[in-house]
Amino acid sequence: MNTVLEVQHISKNYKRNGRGVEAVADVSLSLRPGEILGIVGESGSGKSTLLRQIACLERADRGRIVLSGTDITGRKTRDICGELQMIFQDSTGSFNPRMKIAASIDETLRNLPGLRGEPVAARREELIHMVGMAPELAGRYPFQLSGGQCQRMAIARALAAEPKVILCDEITSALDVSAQAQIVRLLAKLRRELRLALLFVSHDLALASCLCDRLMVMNGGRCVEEGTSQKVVNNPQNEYTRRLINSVLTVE
Ligand SMILES: Nc1ncnc2c1ncn2[C@@H]1O[C@H](COP(=O)(O)OP(=O)(O)OP(=O)(O)O)[C@@H](O)[C@H]1O
Repeated sequence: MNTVLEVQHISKNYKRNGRGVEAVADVSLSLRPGEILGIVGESGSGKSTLLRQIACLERADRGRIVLSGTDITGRKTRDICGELQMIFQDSTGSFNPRMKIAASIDETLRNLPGLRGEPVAARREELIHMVGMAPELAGRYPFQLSGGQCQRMAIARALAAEPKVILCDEITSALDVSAQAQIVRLLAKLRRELRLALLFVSHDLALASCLCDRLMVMNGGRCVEEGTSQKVVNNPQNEYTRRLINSVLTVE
Protein backbone atom coordinates (compact mmCIF):
# COMPACT_ATOMS: atom_id res chain seq x y z
CA MET A 1 0.00 0.00 0.00
CA ASN A 2 1.22 3.52 -0.82
CA THR A 3 1.48 5.13 2.63
CA VAL A 4 3.27 8.34 3.57
CA LEU A 5 2.98 7.79 7.33
CA GLU A 6 2.88 4.53 9.32
CA VAL A 7 2.49 4.57 13.07
CA GLN A 8 2.94 1.14 14.61
CA HIS A 9 1.93 0.27 18.18
CA ILE A 10 2.84 3.60 19.81
CA SER A 11 2.57 3.84 23.60
CA LYS A 12 3.37 6.65 26.02
CA ASN A 13 3.16 6.65 29.82
CA TYR A 14 3.58 9.65 32.09
CA LYS A 15 4.26 9.68 35.81
CA ARG A 16 1.92 11.90 37.83
CA ASN A 17 1.93 12.07 41.64
CA GLY A 18 3.89 8.84 41.67
CA ARG A 19 1.27 7.04 39.56
CA GLY A 20 1.55 6.03 35.90
CA VAL A 21 -0.81 7.60 33.33
CA GLU A 22 -1.20 5.62 30.11
CA ALA A 23 -1.68 8.60 27.76
CA VAL A 24 -1.35 6.56 24.54
CA ALA A 25 -1.70 2.78 24.52
CA ASP A 26 -0.75 0.66 21.53
CA VAL A 27 -2.06 2.98 18.79
CA SER A 28 -1.39 2.25 15.12
CA LEU A 29 -2.46 4.20 12.05
CA SER A 30 -1.50 4.76 8.45
CA LEU A 31 -1.98 7.69 6.09
CA ARG A 32 -1.85 7.82 2.30
CA PRO A 33 -0.84 10.88 0.24
CA GLY A 34 -3.84 13.21 -0.09
CA GLU A 35 -5.74 11.52 2.72
CA ILE A 36 -7.22 13.18 5.82
CA LEU A 37 -7.55 11.09 8.97
CA GLY A 38 -9.47 12.62 11.85
CA ILE A 39 -8.55 11.72 15.43
CA VAL A 40 -11.46 12.42 17.74
CA GLY A 41 -12.18 11.87 21.41
CA GLU A 42 -12.95 13.85 24.51
CA SER A 43 -10.44 15.84 26.51
CA GLY A 44 -7.68 13.67 27.97
CA SER A 45 -8.18 10.79 25.51
CA GLY A 46 -4.57 11.09 24.30
CA LYS A 47 -4.97 12.86 20.95
CA SER A 48 -2.33 15.56 21.50
CA THR A 49 0.11 13.11 23.07
CA LEU A 50 -0.17 10.86 20.02
CA LEU A 51 0.51 13.81 17.70
CA ARG A 52 3.52 14.91 19.76
CA GLN A 53 5.04 11.43 19.44
CA ILE A 54 4.51 11.45 15.66
CA ALA A 55 6.09 14.94 15.38
CA CYS A 56 9.07 13.66 17.43
CA LEU A 57 8.45 16.40 20.02
CA GLU A 58 8.58 13.61 22.59
CA ARG A 59 9.90 10.10 22.39
CA ALA A 60 7.38 7.26 22.49
CA ASP A 61 8.00 4.52 25.07
CA ARG A 62 7.22 1.83 22.54
CA GLY A 63 6.38 1.58 18.85
CA ARG A 64 7.68 2.72 15.51
CA ILE A 65 7.00 5.69 13.22
CA VAL A 66 7.80 5.48 9.52
CA LEU A 67 7.62 8.65 7.41
CA SER A 68 7.98 8.37 3.62
CA GLY A 69 9.59 4.95 4.05
CA THR A 70 12.14 6.12 6.66
CA ASP A 71 12.03 5.02 10.30
CA ILE A 72 11.96 8.31 12.25
CA THR A 73 11.45 6.82 15.72
CA GLY A 74 13.58 8.76 18.22
CA ARG A 75 14.65 11.40 15.69
CA LYS A 76 14.74 15.13 16.48
CA THR A 77 11.86 17.33 15.21
CA ARG A 78 14.27 19.47 13.18
CA ASP A 79 15.41 16.37 11.25
CA ILE A 80 11.92 15.67 9.95
CA CYS A 81 10.46 19.19 9.53
CA GLY A 82 10.98 19.11 5.76
CA GLU A 83 8.61 16.15 5.51
CA LEU A 84 6.24 16.77 8.41
CA GLN A 85 4.87 19.94 9.98
CA MET A 86 2.58 20.51 12.95
CA ILE A 87 0.05 23.31 13.49
CA PHE A 88 -1.31 24.12 16.93
CA GLN A 89 -4.53 25.53 18.39
CA ASP A 90 -2.80 28.72 19.55
CA SER A 91 -1.56 30.06 16.22
CA THR A 92 -0.66 33.50 17.62
CA GLY A 93 1.54 31.91 20.27
CA SER A 94 3.22 29.69 17.69
CA PHE A 95 4.77 32.76 15.99
CA ASN A 96 7.65 34.80 17.39
CA PRO A 97 5.83 37.90 18.74
CA ARG A 98 8.79 40.14 17.83
CA MET A 99 8.82 39.11 14.18
CA LYS A 100 6.45 40.17 11.44
CA ILE A 101 4.58 37.25 9.86
CA ALA A 102 6.54 37.66 6.61
CA ALA A 103 9.85 37.26 8.45
CA SER A 104 8.63 34.07 10.15
CA ILE A 105 7.57 32.54 6.84
CA ASP A 106 10.86 33.65 5.22
CA GLU A 107 12.82 31.94 7.99
CA THR A 108 11.27 28.60 7.02
CA LEU A 109 11.79 29.32 3.30
CA ARG A 110 15.49 30.16 3.79
CA ASN A 111 16.02 26.71 5.29
CA LEU A 112 14.99 25.13 2.00
CA PRO A 113 17.92 24.05 -0.11
CA GLY A 114 18.48 26.42 -3.03
CA LEU A 115 15.99 29.14 -2.05
CA ARG A 116 17.76 32.44 -1.29
CA GLY A 117 17.23 36.16 -1.99
CA GLU A 118 14.41 37.35 -4.28
CA PRO A 119 12.73 33.96 -4.80
CA VAL A 120 11.98 33.89 -1.05
CA ALA A 121 9.67 36.93 -1.28
CA ALA A 122 7.98 35.59 -4.43
CA ARG A 123 7.40 32.18 -2.87
CA ARG A 124 6.09 33.81 0.35
CA GLU A 125 3.54 35.78 -1.67
CA GLU A 126 2.51 32.62 -3.49
CA LEU A 127 1.98 30.79 -0.17
CA ILE A 128 -0.03 33.66 1.29
CA HIS A 129 -2.19 33.71 -1.82
CA MET A 130 -2.63 29.93 -1.51
CA VAL A 131 -4.15 30.33 1.97
CA GLY A 132 -6.46 33.10 0.75
CA MET A 133 -4.81 36.07 2.45
CA ALA A 134 -3.83 39.52 1.19
CA PRO A 135 0.01 39.83 0.95
CA GLU A 136 0.08 43.08 2.96
CA LEU A 137 -1.22 41.23 6.04
CA ALA A 138 2.17 39.48 6.20
CA GLY A 139 3.62 42.89 7.13
CA ARG A 140 1.84 42.70 10.48
CA TYR A 141 2.89 41.18 13.80
CA PRO A 142 0.99 38.05 14.93
CA PHE A 143 -1.03 39.97 17.57
CA GLN A 144 -2.28 42.33 14.82
CA LEU A 145 -4.18 39.49 13.09
CA SER A 146 -7.45 37.79 14.02
CA GLY A 147 -7.31 34.17 15.21
CA GLY A 148 -8.53 32.90 11.82
CA GLN A 149 -6.06 35.07 9.88
CA CYS A 150 -3.21 33.96 12.11
CA GLN A 151 -4.17 30.30 11.67
CA ARG A 152 -4.08 30.75 7.86
CA MET A 153 -0.62 32.29 8.19
CA ALA A 154 0.44 29.32 10.35
CA ILE A 155 -0.74 27.05 7.53
CA ALA A 156 1.23 29.15 5.00
CA ARG A 157 4.35 28.83 7.17
CA ALA A 158 3.86 25.06 7.45
CA LEU A 159 3.48 24.82 3.65
CA ALA A 160 6.73 26.79 3.23
CA ALA A 161 8.64 23.69 4.37
CA GLU A 162 6.99 21.68 1.53
CA PRO A 163 5.90 18.88 3.84
CA LYS A 164 4.11 15.72 2.77
CA VAL A 165 2.22 15.46 6.07
CA ILE A 166 0.70 18.14 8.30
CA LEU A 167 -0.46 17.38 11.84
CA CYS A 168 -3.30 19.68 12.92
CA ASP A 169 -3.87 19.79 16.69
CA GLU A 170 -7.28 21.35 17.42
CA ILE A 171 -6.50 24.11 14.95
CA THR A 172 -10.13 25.24 14.66
CA SER A 173 -11.07 24.96 18.34
CA ALA A 174 -10.35 28.59 19.28
CA LEU A 175 -12.17 30.02 16.23
CA ASP A 176 -15.76 31.07 15.67
CA VAL A 177 -17.97 28.93 13.44
CA SER A 178 -17.40 30.92 10.25
CA ALA A 179 -13.60 30.98 10.68
CA GLN A 180 -13.74 27.24 11.40
CA ALA A 181 -15.58 26.63 8.13
CA GLN A 182 -12.99 28.71 6.21
CA ILE A 183 -10.10 26.70 7.67
CA VAL A 184 -11.84 23.39 6.91
CA ARG A 185 -12.47 24.50 3.28
CA LEU A 186 -8.83 25.60 3.00
CA LEU A 187 -7.51 22.24 4.25
CA ALA A 188 -9.79 20.40 1.81
CA LYS A 189 -8.45 22.55 -1.05
CA LEU A 190 -4.81 22.02 -0.04
CA ARG A 191 -5.10 18.26 0.13
CA ARG A 192 -6.76 18.28 -3.32
CA GLU A 193 -4.23 20.62 -4.94
CA LEU A 194 -1.03 19.51 -3.17
CA ARG A 195 -1.93 15.88 -2.29
CA LEU A 196 -1.11 16.76 1.30
CA ALA A 197 -1.81 14.12 3.92
CA LEU A 198 -3.35 15.45 7.12
CA LEU A 199 -3.94 14.19 10.64
CA PHE A 200 -6.75 16.35 11.99
CA VAL A 201 -7.16 16.17 15.76
CA SER A 202 -10.43 17.53 17.08
CA HIS A 203 -12.87 17.02 19.91
CA ASP A 204 -15.61 18.09 17.44
CA LEU A 205 -16.76 14.89 15.77
CA ALA A 206 -19.29 16.65 13.52
CA LEU A 207 -16.69 19.06 12.16
CA ALA A 208 -14.07 16.32 11.72
CA SER A 209 -16.53 14.10 9.85
CA CYS A 210 -17.17 16.91 7.31
CA LEU A 211 -13.47 17.14 6.43
CA CYS A 212 -11.95 13.72 7.03
CA ASP A 213 -12.01 10.60 4.88
CA ARG A 214 -11.57 8.36 7.90
CA LEU A 215 -12.00 8.81 11.62
CA MET A 216 -10.18 7.22 14.52
CA VAL A 217 -11.94 7.46 17.88
CA MET A 218 -9.73 7.54 20.97
CA ASN A 219 -10.72 6.84 24.56
CA GLY A 220 -8.32 6.44 27.47
CA GLY A 221 -5.29 6.48 25.17
CA ARG A 222 -6.62 3.67 22.96
CA CYS A 223 -8.14 3.59 19.52
CA VAL A 224 -11.62 2.23 20.16
CA GLU A 225 -12.98 2.54 16.62
CA GLU A 226 -11.74 3.37 13.14
CA GLY A 227 -13.43 3.57 9.77
CA THR A 228 -14.68 5.87 7.04
CA SER A 229 -16.23 9.03 8.47
CA GLN A 230 -19.59 7.99 7.09
CA LYS A 231 -19.43 4.55 8.70
CA VAL A 232 -18.23 5.81 12.09
CA VAL A 233 -20.89 8.52 12.27
CA ASN A 234 -23.82 6.60 10.77
CA ASN A 235 -23.09 3.13 12.07
CA PRO A 236 -20.83 3.32 15.14
CA GLN A 237 -19.81 -0.08 16.49
CA ASN A 238 -18.39 1.02 19.81
CA GLU A 239 -20.44 2.15 22.80
CA TYR A 240 -18.06 5.06 23.49
CA THR A 241 -18.38 6.30 19.90
CA ARG A 242 -22.17 6.13 20.22
CA ARG A 243 -22.01 8.20 23.39
CA LEU A 244 -19.68 10.71 21.74
CA ILE A 245 -22.10 11.11 18.82
CA ASN A 246 -25.16 11.38 21.03
CA SER A 247 -23.53 13.55 23.66
CA VAL A 248 -25.70 16.54 24.45
CA LEU A 249 -25.35 19.12 27.15
CA THR A 250 -27.97 18.40 29.78
CA VAL A 251 -28.71 20.78 32.60
CA GLU A 252 -30.24 19.11 35.64
N1 LIG B 1 3.46 16.02 30.01
C1 LIG B 1 2.56 15.31 30.66
N2 LIG B 1 2.78 14.86 31.93
C2 LIG B 1 1.85 14.12 32.59
N3 LIG B 1 0.66 13.76 32.07
C3 LIG B 1 0.38 14.17 30.83
C4 LIG B 1 1.30 14.97 30.05
N4 LIG B 1 0.73 15.24 28.83
C5 LIG B 1 -0.48 14.64 28.86
N5 LIG B 1 -0.70 13.99 30.03
C6 LIG B 1 -1.88 13.20 30.40
O1 LIG B 1 -2.08 12.27 29.36
C7 LIG B 1 -3.48 12.10 29.09
C8 LIG B 1 -3.75 12.45 27.61
O2 LIG B 1 -3.58 13.87 27.43
P1 LIG B 1 -3.69 14.57 25.99
O3 LIG B 1 -3.36 16.02 26.18
O4 LIG B 1 -2.93 13.80 25.02
O5 LIG B 1 -5.27 14.39 25.68
P2 LIG B 1 -6.14 15.12 24.57
O6 LIG B 1 -7.08 14.10 24.06
O7 LIG B 1 -5.26 15.77 23.58
O8 LIG B 1 -6.89 16.20 25.45
P3 LIG B 1 -7.28 17.73 25.07
O9 LIG B 1 -8.27 17.62 23.95
O10 LIG B 1 -7.87 18.29 26.33
O11 LIG B 1 -6.00 18.42 24.67
C9 LIG B 1 -4.21 12.99 30.08
O12 LIG B 1 -4.56 12.20 31.19
C10 LIG B 1 -3.16 14.03 30.46
O13 LIG B 1 -3.40 14.55 31.74
